[in-house]
Amino acid sequence: MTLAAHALGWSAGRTPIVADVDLKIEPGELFGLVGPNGSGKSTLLLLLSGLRRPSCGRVTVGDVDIQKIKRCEVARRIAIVAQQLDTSDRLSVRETVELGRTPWLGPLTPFGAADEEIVEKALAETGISHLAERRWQTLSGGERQRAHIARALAQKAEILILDEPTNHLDIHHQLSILALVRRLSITVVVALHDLNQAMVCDRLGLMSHGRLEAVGAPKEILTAARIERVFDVCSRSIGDPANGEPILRFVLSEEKKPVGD
Ligand SMILES: Nc1ncnc2c1ncn2[C@@H]1O[C@H](COP(=O)(O)OP(=O)(O)OP(=O)(O)O)[C@@H](O)[C@H]1O
Repeated sequence: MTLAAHALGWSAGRTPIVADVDLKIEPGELFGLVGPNGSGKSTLLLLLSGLRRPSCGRVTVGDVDIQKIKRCEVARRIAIVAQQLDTSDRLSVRETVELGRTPWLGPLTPFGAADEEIVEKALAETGISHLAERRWQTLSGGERQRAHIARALAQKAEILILDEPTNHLDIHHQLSILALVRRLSITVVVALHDLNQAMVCDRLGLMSHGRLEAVGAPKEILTAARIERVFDVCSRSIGDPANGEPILRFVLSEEKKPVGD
């Protein structure tokens, strides 16, 4: 299912935070969003998920305006792991992940064996089956992050939106969450700070000052000139001796300048 933004914008009062975003994300695509702190990535993801109403423009899922679809219907199509999510401290991890099934349940379709199986799979895929009975308040930051991702997976939506899913995670869990995201055959939109990790995406969108500055294949987007302009760092692409894959190395721009400049 195609997710698209049309002249999309959101302002806080009179301050534009996201402006003029036109974007079409294809079914099954892994689309990465990169950009400096405060460039509008989280705001754009909230707009794309339908959780935030645009100040101008619109978001469509398939051909339908997301604001015209019932909240429960949107939740069947789009799952989001936003930043700063709240979860009741009284819930166990399993109960939290079970919440992902809510959009699919109703008086005639109560939680059943198939839902249980989906929840078990989501717990296993995120490596937290052993934490299933633990209370939320006893979890570490990284364990909470993985439980949020498990809840979103259990939602079985066609589009998964993840805002910095690897923050809080150790390197093993960062790589396993990225590998999991890569394996999923659904559409994934993911904001990432690590530009090397972003290289695995099918396409990248680069945000700068609330605008989508460029969209394209990672190697086309993450050029040294663009990285310096947008992130104010110098970068160099070196080949991995094992397979020749590009690896980006960074230094602060001022450290490259001759002393006294
Ligand atoms: N409700 C709001 N009211 C005022 N300003 C806001 C609001 N929400 C976001 N902003 C501002 O909009 C800008 C973009 O915020 P956003 O969280 O979308 O950026 P981001 O690219 O996700 O940043 P980060 O990489 O730090 O997570 C920031 O300067 C932020 O302070």
